Amino acid sequence: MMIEQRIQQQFFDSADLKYQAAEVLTKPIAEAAQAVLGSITAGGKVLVCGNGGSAADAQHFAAEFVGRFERERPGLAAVALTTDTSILTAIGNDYDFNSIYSKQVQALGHPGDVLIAISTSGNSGNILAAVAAAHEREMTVIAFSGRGGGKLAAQLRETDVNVCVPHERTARIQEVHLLALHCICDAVDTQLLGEQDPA
Ligand SMILES: O=C(CO)[C@@H](O)[C@H](O)[C@H](O)[C@H](O)COP(=O)(O)O
Ligand SMILES: [Zn+2]
Repeated sequence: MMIEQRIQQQFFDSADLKYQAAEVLTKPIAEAAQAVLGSITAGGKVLVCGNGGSAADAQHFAAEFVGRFERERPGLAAVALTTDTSILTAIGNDYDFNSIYSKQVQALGHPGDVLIAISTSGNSGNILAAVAAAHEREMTVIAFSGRGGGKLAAQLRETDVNVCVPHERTARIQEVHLLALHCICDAVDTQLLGEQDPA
């Protein structure tokens, strides 16, 4: 296949998946937005983690919460657990890689806070450990997963939310995760600031 055809096909696949996801993910994304809003309006915060491209997504979300999304508002409490190389290397070196997020959740998490745990496979050990730590801290977990949800889905409690993208490819799943994170930003801003027509 010519490279141009491959590129065009990826746009079509991504767009098709977004149509499908609009059907199945609207409800869990709305529930996730409600959980986040409930936490921050009660004085809580959002911790976010993921690996690789999903680490970038975690940081992207925290930036839009703490800084701003599309409208002016006071900063909202969110921390990406993916950014402090001293913390990450110390925990990875002194304990193990699977503990890099769970130790931070134990240190920073309080009851009523929310953990957004991003894993396209649902099987990354450090994400599973972070979820277990969040449950110990009585936090609500919002899982961003794919491929059926993996071990992550099995670990969730009834009060948690699973935004599970119905696809097998990591890249396609990540593209929907980013859209879902923007939907949460938009929903929270709308609840806090009122309706605004999309520009
Ligand atoms: O961005 C990509 C692929 O699109 C990669 O960096 C990807 O995030 C990494 O392979 C991750 O380690 C995958 O972890 P996970 O989503 O299965 O938890
Ligand atoms: Zn990627």
